[in-house]
Amino acid sequence: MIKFDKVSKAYPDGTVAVDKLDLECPTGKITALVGPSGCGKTTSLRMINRLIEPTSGTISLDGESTSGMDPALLRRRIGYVIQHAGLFPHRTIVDNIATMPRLLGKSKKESRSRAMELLETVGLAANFADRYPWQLSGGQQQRVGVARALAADPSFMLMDEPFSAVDPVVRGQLQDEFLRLQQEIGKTIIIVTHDIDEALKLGDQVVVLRTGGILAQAATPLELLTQPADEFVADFVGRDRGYRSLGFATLDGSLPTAPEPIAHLGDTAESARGATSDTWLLVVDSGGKPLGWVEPARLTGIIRPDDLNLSGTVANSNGTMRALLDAALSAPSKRGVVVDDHGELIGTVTAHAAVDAIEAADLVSAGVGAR
Ligand SMILES: Nc1ncnc2c1ncn2[C@@H]1O[C@H](COP(=O)(O)OP(=O)(O)OP(=O)(O)O)[C@@H](O)[C@H]1O
Repeated sequence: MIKFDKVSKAYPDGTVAVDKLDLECPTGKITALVGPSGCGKTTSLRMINRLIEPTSGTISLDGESTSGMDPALLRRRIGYVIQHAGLFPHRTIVDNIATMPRLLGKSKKESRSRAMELLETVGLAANFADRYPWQLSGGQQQRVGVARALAADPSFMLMDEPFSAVDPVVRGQLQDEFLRLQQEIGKTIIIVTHDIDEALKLGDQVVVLRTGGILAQAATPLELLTQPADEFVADFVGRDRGYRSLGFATLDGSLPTAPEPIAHLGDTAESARGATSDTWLLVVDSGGKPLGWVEPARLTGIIRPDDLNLSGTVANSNGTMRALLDAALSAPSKRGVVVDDHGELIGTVTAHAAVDAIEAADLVSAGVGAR
């Protein structure tokens, strides 16, 4: 655990960047630090690895105060990833990643083989190893930055706006990969971001700071959306809070799914018309996976792929309430398709039934993170 105990930082010019911060960042979890520009996020992060010294208060790692530790040794226990990756421009990718193992006295061969493993871990092909940073895209450089931070197998990782220098699509991919990676590595991570959606997506715990480095609220994403501590947090979390909170509430399996008539590609128009009295009929493949909807009345021959209406999204029965509602609203039949973990059809749910399930779940008083 990383713990802040009444930690303050006043810069020599008198700016109070962080003010008596009390915070616990749990072991093996991601804490996302978020807040408006200049609220002290970076200062808070850099006090952990002592790139900035606190003016007062104590920061401890697993119960041990950092103030008595040798800063160089402390930094070896903590991976650090910054915006734009901060790679050494004149070193190859593999040498960049191997920096820490080399510093720790590992042989060149051992360090290289560890670096090659990590390259794969972060989703880069082996042929990137001997390239230089300028030969990589921004997103690829960020991956290398993460690999480099992981090279010494630190228990703690500090990440300062690690995904903000890339376009939104790549950012989304990097975030997804990062969450997958964290499932495997289970590090204690603090990530700084100014983007509340990124904080809500990545954080097990989201910490909102206000200007002057004052803690506004530390909570799970669902709590933050359903129970903002005050107007500042409510404004910062933003619009559509109620709807967005559904993205953090999982379905409990007791969904009121109704059985849905089905057809298959190649079925005749007559059999399709006989299968349902409704305007829309769901088509599944031979494994029971939904493919799309057809209108039996408009079929002229057998059901072909071109006949399928693909507008409906599909909700997993273990997915989120947001996905369920979206499935219901996006289906042309207005019946949301629900599948199991293998993607096979369980049944359908109307928007009405989805809202009933949401109301029954009582998100506000549940108030616990779904992840
Ligand atoms: N070396 C310094 N000397 C004086 N003031 C500083 C120094 N570094 C930062 N500050 C001030 O401390 C406050 C907090 O800065 P910090 O960089 O921690 O904020 P931040 O939340 O990370 O901001 P951003 O999101 O814009 O990166 C700001 O008012 C900033 O101007």
